[in-house]
Parts: sequence; structure tokens; C-alpha cells
Amino acid sequence: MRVLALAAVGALVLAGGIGAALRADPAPSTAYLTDDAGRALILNGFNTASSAKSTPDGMPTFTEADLDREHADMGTNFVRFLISWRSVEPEPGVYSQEYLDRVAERVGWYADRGYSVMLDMHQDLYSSAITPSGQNGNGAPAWATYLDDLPVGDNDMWEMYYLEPGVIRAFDNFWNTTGKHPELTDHYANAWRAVAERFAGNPAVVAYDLMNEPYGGTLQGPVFEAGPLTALYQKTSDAIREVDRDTWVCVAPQAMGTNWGTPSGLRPIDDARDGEQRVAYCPHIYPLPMDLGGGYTGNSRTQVDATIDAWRGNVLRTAKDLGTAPIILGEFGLDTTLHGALDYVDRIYDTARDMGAGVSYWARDPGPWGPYEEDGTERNLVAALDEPYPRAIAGQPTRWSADADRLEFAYLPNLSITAPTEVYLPARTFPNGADVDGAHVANWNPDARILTLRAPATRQEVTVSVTPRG
Ligand SMILES: CN(C)c1ccc(C(=O)NC[C@H]2N[C@H](CO)[C@@H](O)[C@@H]2O)cc1
Repeated sequence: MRVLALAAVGALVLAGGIGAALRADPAPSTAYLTDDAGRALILNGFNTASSAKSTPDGMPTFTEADLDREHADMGTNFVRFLISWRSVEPEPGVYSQEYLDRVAERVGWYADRGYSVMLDMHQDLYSSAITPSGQNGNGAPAWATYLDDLPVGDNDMWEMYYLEPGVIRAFDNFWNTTGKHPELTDHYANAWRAVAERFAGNPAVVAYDLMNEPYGGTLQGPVFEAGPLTALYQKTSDAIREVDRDTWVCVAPQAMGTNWGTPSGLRPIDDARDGEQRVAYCPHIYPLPMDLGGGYTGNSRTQVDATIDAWRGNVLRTAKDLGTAPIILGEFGLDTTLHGALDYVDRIYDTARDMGAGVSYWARDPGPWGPYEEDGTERNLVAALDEPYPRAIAGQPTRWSADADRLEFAYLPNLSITAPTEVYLPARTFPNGADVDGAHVANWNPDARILTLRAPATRQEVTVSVTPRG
């Protein structure tokens, strides 16, 4: 039954993809998140980590040494760090500074290594309180979970819990579709204000991802996204801006459908800050044929490519509707033992690069989806992700492309930015450093693998080419 339902949605996506191919897609986004120095950031990292969904202290099973290894192996500069409402607000109106201390400690690990952090208020299936075992779902605290005594049956596939009457009711109460709980979205916005109060002014924390994979319960599609979801984002953004005028807020569409390439009905929010709007768009992509284990070969590859094409056009349209919002692909990932898996990974990173989007891979957990096995053995994903890229650009990026042993990028220098342009170079393909055309080498740090560049004093577009030193 589930396969038929999903296949029906898949057919919609393919039809949409063909339809989208008939419509001209908007131009790739020219908007990027910027650091305190004003540099455009090319964000490249992981979701860290799924394990945080179930640990009592709400922290991922991830150490500072794990981060050192990730940086040495893949040169990441970004993390979508999972936090949870249950941990922020364990009792109504009570905010856990002890929990926020633990988050701040890990943010410090990333900050010490020059990373950018996006805090992700992560939910799946609303809450771990949907079943007595607490083993299904995560996100909302128990005190905010109202099933109204409706049943939640057992399911082999975790996604099927979204169809359980009790889970749908928990969401309907949160969104106040029932009219019985107008207070819950206020609590949610105030929990985010407590987080923002803690991290406002922290230069490593560049964005807040307001809700992971929203779900509307009995409300689905544009009626949900343009209604309660946009209203929650506005309410939450307003609450954050009371204490933090500068960190970007990231809004995501409902997961159902848009993860598979269908368009989103999300509407713009008004950022209360003075100056530029700092609202980014954080969609996910999980093509249905991959979800069904089809791999990236043969007919499954054809369907996945149609999904990616449809997804790209729909994401660019929504980002434009949101006010030319920068795009961060908040999640994509797969079991990399599937046939064609690394070709799929390359296709997604190429698509994100072309869209000007940052990427956080799902996820930084051991096992077949991640970079390392349970015993720490390096997996195929590490080499696939270890490619050169411009981490931070002192101007407006216009294009970039890379292979394992070549990087080329172009940008319009902003002469008012005093910080240099930074490039990551893998040790495996740039063992002796690099030869550079189009810019001056200010420094090469062989330990951090970071090449620092200065553009010629021009307002014209410069093209930089980086190749391994012989
Ligand atoms: C039916 N609904 C609402 C639904 C189905 C499937 C997903 C999903 O696979 N999501 C992809 C990944 N994202 C989460 C973490 O955010 C992971 O657990 C999923 O693998 C989401 C929602």
C-alpha cells in the first residue's frame, strides 16, 4: 500500500518535473550567507547528528576528536547541529541553561576550527512522547504533546507513524488546527528566543533552522505552508529578533512532497531587523526512487534525475519568492552501498553548487549512510566529499567548479572586504600545495589545508584557477 501511495506521488513528481522542464527555471541564487567580515560563505558540512535525537542529554555521540578527524579528512567548514525543543524547554517556560551550556561547548569546538554553525530545532514525528517507549520520534517535550487519547499503532517503517491518528492529532494541536492549543506555537517561538538570547553575537553561529521537516497533520500542502507554517516562522523570527538582530533565520518547506521534488507553498516572512533581510531557505532532497532502494542506475537513475531537475526549479522559485533568499540544502543523504551512490552524491553537490547553495549531508553518524563505519573505518563517502572548494569569498561569487584535483571559481571582488578569500585543498590531491592563476597567494597552511588568496585590485570579475603543485 505504502509503495503504491509513494509511487503515485512519484508519478506526480515526474509529471511535475516534465512540466517544470517546460517552464524556464529562475536563475541560480546570487545570494549567500556572509560572515562577520562580509565574505560570501560556501557552506559544506554534515548534520551532526541523528544520535542527538535519543540521547538523554540531547547531545550527539560526537567528540572534539571526531571533529578534528572530519576536518583533516574532508575539510568541512559547516555544521547543521541538531538541538531539540524538549531539551531547551523541559518544563513550560523553564529554559535549561545546562543544556544550552552543552550546546555552547560544541559550538566552541566548531568556532575554534573556523566553522559556521546552523542550529537546527529538530523534530521527527513531533515528539518521543508519541509512544510509551519513547523510542519513536523526537522534538517536542512531553508536556506539549497532546494525542487526545487517539491511538498510535506500531509500525516497521518509521515514516508510517506520521499516518497514526494520535500523531496527526499531536500536530493538529500544535498548529491549533483543533482550536484547543493556541499556546503551543507561542512556547515554540519563546524557546527559540531563549536559544537566540544565548547565541546572539556568537560569530560562529550564522543561522537558526527554525523547524526540521515540518508536518501539518490534517493540513497538507499550500494550505498548511502558506497558513500555519508561515505564521509560525513569522512569530518565531519576531521572537528571535527581540534578542538577536543579525543571525540568519532559515525556513524549510513541509517535507512531504517537497523532499521528492514537488513545489512548496511557503510564503515570505518579514524580517524585523534593520537593513538586509536575513532569511534563508533550507529545503531537503530525498528522491522517492532512492527512498525505495532503487539506487542511481538504470530506470531509477532516470527517475531520480527527473526529481532533481524538478526539485531544483521549484527550490529556485521558492527562494526567489522569499526575497532572493540564500539556499542551504539542509539534508540529503543515502545508503552509499547502493549502486551508483557516489555518482548520485556528485550529482547533488554539482546541483547545489550550480544553485549557489550550501550543503549539510545527512548525516554524521557511523554506518552505511555516513563517512565512517561503526568501528571508525573510513567509508567511500570520505573521498567523495574530499574535494577543493572556496570556503569564503571576498566578493560576489558568480560561478565555481571543482574536481578532486582542480578548482576554478569566479567572483566580483568587494574591495571594502579586508578579509582574504579562503580555499580548502585536500591533502590526497594537493600534497605539495597549489599553483594559482588569477589571484595572489597570501598564505598556505598545510596543516589546516587552507590557501589564502588576495584578488587583484579590480572591480571586474576575476577568475581563479587552482591546480596541484607538481
Ligand atoms: C510522511 N512524512 C511526513 C515524511 C516521510 C519521510 C520523511 C523522510 O524520509 N525524511 C528524510 C530524512 N530526514 C530525517 C531527519 O530530518 C531523517 O530521519 C530522514 O531519513 C520525512 C517526512
